[in-house]
Amino acid sequence: MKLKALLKYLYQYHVYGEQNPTISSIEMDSRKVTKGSLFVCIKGYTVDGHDFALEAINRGAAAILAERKVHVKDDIPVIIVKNTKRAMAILADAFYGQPTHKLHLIGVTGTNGKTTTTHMIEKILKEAGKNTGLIGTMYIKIKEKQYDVKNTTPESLTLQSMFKKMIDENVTNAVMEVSSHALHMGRVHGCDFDVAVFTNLSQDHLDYHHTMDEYRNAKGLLFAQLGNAYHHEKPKFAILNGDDLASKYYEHMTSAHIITYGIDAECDIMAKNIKMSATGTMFTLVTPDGTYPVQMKLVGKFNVYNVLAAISATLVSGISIETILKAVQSLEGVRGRFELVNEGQNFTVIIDYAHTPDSLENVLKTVKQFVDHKIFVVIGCGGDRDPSKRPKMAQVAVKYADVPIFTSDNPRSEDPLAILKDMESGVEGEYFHSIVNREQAIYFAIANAKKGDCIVIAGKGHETYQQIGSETFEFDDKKVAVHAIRELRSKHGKNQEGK
Ligand SMILES: CC(=O)N[C@H]1[C@@H](OP(=O)(O)OP(=O)(O)OC[C@H]2O[C@@H](n3ccc(=O)[nH]c3=O)[C@H](O)[C@@H]2O)O[C@H](CO)[C@@H](O)[C@@H]1O[C@H](C)C(=O)N[C@@H](C)C(=O)N[C@H](CCC(=O)O)C(=O)O
Ligand SMILES: Nc1ncnc2c1ncn2[C@@H]1O[C@H](COP(=O)(O)OP(=O)(O)OP(=O)(O)O)[C@@H](O)[C@H]1O
Ligand SMILES: N[C@H](CCC[C@H](N)C(=O)O)C(=O)O
Ligand SMILES: [Mg+2]
Repeated sequence: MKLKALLKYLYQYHVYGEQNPTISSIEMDSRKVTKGSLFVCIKGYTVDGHDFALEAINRGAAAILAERKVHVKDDIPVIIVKNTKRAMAILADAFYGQPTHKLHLIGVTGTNGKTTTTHMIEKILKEAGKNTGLIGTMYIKIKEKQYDVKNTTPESLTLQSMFKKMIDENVTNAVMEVSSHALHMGRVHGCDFDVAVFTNLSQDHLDYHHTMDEYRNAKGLLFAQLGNAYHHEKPKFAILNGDDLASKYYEHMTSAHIITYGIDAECDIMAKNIKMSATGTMFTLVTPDGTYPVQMKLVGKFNVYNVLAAISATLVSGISIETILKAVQSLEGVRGRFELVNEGQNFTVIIDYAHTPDSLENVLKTVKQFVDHKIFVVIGCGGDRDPSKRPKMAQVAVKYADVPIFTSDNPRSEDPLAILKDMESGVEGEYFHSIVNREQAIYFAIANAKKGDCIVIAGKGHETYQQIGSETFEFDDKKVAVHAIRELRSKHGKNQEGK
């Protein structure tokens, strides 16, 4: 695509330089620039991309997009805009041929349950025979092929290029997690969402959003961005959790059709007569078109909410209720979400990604419903993340677990002992253990669990690494738990039936 053709998509800009090169790619990282790239200078949180303009030119960049004049050689065009991130999203959408206009796109936002709900939606769409794409915390998936990701919602460049790839591979339906960071930073500008889903709102990310109001408003952008015009061929839907107060606010933010789901409040789509056991959940699904019995293997009230959200989103996407119910019946859990570790031991071990006070409470409450013996929880809090959630997570752990064990999550640039102190400050005078080394904390729990007890290892779920300082080590809660069970069994004969 020629530079001048691309620039037609921008509104206010100034160009220095006369050339009109063919743009072969758009890059925001100088290290990825190749011959003919348009390099976008982004002022980041750690470094300023403007400082890499010359490096980009040396690697063959054909043009530079910047917020201020940068020193470049020859007469390489430099385009100046007010906000390069915003302009990049517009250009990425244009460069890749506006792929989301050709896809049915469902976006899921909310503090907890995004990964779980998007996987449920993907499963239902597959059951309906659709070619699917999925973008989220664990990976980007195009049909069956997975690609690694750094963020839950990637930058606009990655996003739009992956949507283009989906189109090239005949994907018709895509579902993605939309984080509050992404909404606030404009990573999803240019995405033409058809359905926007809200799971729930509780405390997280206050390091970034400062207040709960700001955090709630950031999520609201997804609903505000649904478009203001009604097209009967491409209707837009907001799927809102009627049991969460924030939904009232989102109702006002969107002009899309609103479908509510819930358990307690009167909603369009409801779950009634919920019956839970340790091995599954049954309920009556109430929809405007009829009631249906539902049976699923997943446990926990929170998963009823997730499945109601998934059912609502796929119903408005034109999937038949029969197909939806068939898919729901065979839903398996997502890796690292309430995942059981079964090595034949005589106590239960659950790996879970709960890393907020609310999700930890949900998981521990669910466990408490089914476990008569002691509950252990191994929990840490991430470094360089909202410090005010640390004492609250510790309080939840102490409230629900008989043996709370505080440890490290991903300390990142922070002192692991200082993070533990923040947690401990919420539960002074209470009973708990603090073991800074996560492996030792897991071993301690497994060494002390008795027949019938339950250990919840929370916070890292599917993660296979631990980031301490600037180093990233291999670390997988599940593998560590399996090792511990096997090692303690071979050493002491522990964990066998009766011991
Ligand atoms: C605070 C934040 O969001 N940071 C994001 C940001 O990084 P940054 O601002 O530090 O970037 P930077 O390193 O300063 O670089 C600035 C620019 O210089 C460029 N550069 C840099 C070095 C170089 O040699 N050449 C070069 O061109 C970079 O490519 C970039 O364009 O831009 C990066 C690239 O897109 C993101 O990966 C990164 O997310 C980091 C990893 C992060 O932790 N983000 C979290 C807070 C986040 O976004 N989380 C949400 C929600 C999670 C959830 O609840 O599910 C998410 O969506 O993941
Ligand atoms: N609807 C829900 N309400 C509250 N807690 C939930 C809900 N669904 C899942 N959880 C809990 O939150 C954890 C994370 O779930 P999930 O990965 O689906 O959320 P997420 O919103 O994608 O998180 P992230 O912000 O990290 O992307 C789960 O392991 C579970 O403990
Ligand atoms: N998406 C969340 C994940 C937190 C997971 C936890 N293990 C941590 O590293 O803090 C975040 O980036 O805040
Ligand atoms: Mg997620």
